[in-house]
Amino acid sequence: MDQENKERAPRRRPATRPMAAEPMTLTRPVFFVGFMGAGKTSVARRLARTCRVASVDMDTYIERREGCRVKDIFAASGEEGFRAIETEVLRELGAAEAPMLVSCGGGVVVTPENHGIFEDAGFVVYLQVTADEAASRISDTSTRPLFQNLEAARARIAERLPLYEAVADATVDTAGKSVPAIAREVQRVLEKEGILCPQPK
Ligand SMILES: Nc1ncnc2c1ncn2[C@@H]1O[C@H](COP(=O)(O)OP(=O)(O)O)[C@@H](O)[C@H]1O
Ligand SMILES: O=C(O)C1=C[C@@H](OP(=O)(O)O)[C@@H](O)[C@H](O)C1
Ligand SMILES: [Mg+2]
Repeated sequence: MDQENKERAPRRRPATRPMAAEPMTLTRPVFFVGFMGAGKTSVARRLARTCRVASVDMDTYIERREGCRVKDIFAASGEEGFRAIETEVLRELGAAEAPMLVSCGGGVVVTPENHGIFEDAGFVVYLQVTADEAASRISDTSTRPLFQNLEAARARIAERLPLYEAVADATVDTAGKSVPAIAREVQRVLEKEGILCPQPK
């Protein structure tokens, strides 16, 4: 199984995984941003399961919509082509009638127009990671055309840091933490902000 499929394959539920007794509700869409390997896809998926709210991964959504892999969109249309699709999809998901947890791709912040969509539509959670830790988490970089090597990743992350900080409504450092621990931390933030609430009876 390739890395991409391994990352996206449904995992067997561990016996100890906590489930919310009742489904919860989101008052606004929540966007996860951060560099490749920060855990945006994994954390949003985990939180969606434990709180029983809807989630969508932008890269998966784009792949289904376009009928091809992200890396093939980059190969055929370049980064510019991918960014144009990404903005259309972000706008669509931000305007969805029922708010969702949305895990964005790591480069969503490089398109200035997307900052306005974040501001208008929802709440942005920035998951921090260093290039070194991200590299240690991503065993196969072939599915991420912009994660070529560690040196390039360090330079790219440095360029993007001010952009992540500019859009963030909340920031969570992921260093040395497990996905469930990060998801719990994000849950606490969203509950405190009144974005994640018990469903009205
Ligand atoms: N906190 C973490 N600790 C260890 N591994 C992680 C963590 N978060 C994500 N991973 C792993 O890193 C890889 C990339 O995670 P993913 O959720 O796809 O990140 P992103 O969507 O931010 O690029 C996956 O194999 C995932 O299991
Ligand atoms: O950082 C980037 O520019 C990208 C990140 C990827 O998503 P993840 O951050 O989920 O890996 C994916 O959208 C594409 O390969 C471009
Ligand atoms: Mg992802």
